[in-house]
Amino acid sequence: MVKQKATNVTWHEGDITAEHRAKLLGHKGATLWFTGLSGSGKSTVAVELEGRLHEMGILSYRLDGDNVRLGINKNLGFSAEDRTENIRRVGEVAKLFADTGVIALSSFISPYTADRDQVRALHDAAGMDFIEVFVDCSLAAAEERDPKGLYKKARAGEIKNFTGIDDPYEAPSNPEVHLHSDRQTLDEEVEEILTVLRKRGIIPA
Ligand SMILES: Nc1ncnc2c1ncn2[C@@H]1O[C@H](COP(=O)(O)OS(=O)(=O)O)[C@@H](OP(=O)(O)O)[C@H]1O
Ligand SMILES: Nc1ncnc2c1ncn2[C@@H]1O[C@H](COP(=O)(O)OP(=O)(O)O)[C@@H](O)[C@H]1O
Repeated sequence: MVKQKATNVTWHEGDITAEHRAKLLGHKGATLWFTGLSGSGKSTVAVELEGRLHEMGILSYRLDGDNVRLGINKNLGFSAEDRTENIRRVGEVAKLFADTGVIALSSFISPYTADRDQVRALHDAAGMDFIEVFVDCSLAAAEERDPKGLYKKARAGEIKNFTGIDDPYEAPSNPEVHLHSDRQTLDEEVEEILTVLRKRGIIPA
């Protein structure tokens, strides 16, 4: 848990609330948190879902591990501490998007349960929807796909602390959505998520 450093700071309340913004947009904001091994399909599912939501007139925005690490988090690596800080910052950013009324599609390995739970708690405290989507895929299948050739490098010892090889991945125990990307189709995965969004009243039925 990061300690509050600055003192004498107070939250400044505005007049326009998340409800006002939801009315303006015609749907609520939320954070969808995709977690899973590298190559499990987090980004692929998020991109497909983003397209479907766009067609439906629903505003979403993707936050993706690689992209964020080229920008706001360019000073972070892959130590346990840096991964925790990565997820903490991205959790705060996702919450800002969700509060704006956007559906934040956050795709990060986020290997530690405690870090994901912190982001969940952040949303819960603000009464905001947090939907954990476990993109479950066997290591063998992810390694077989190896879309960026990273597993090959990790096996060759060219990348250290690679998740699933020589760094841990703690699977979610009770995710809102549990996909099996090594035996479901992309369409099935997207439909499963859309169903949950409809059931929760985040997007129109
Ligand atoms: N050591 C190591 N372990 C895991 N992943 C690595 C590593 N080095 C580089 N990469 C690339 O970085 C992407 C993962 O970044 P994340 O921000 O999602 O990681 S984390 O949530 O902080 O654990 C990950 O992207 P995805 O494959 O999309 O998951 C990799 O492309
Ligand atoms: N059912 C599926 N769901 C998601 N991705 C799949 C599926 N079947 C095959 N794939 C492939 O697996 C790879 C997943 O890569 P990517 O989305 O970059 O994973 P991640 O973001 O988790 O690292 C892509 O090449 C994608 O086409």
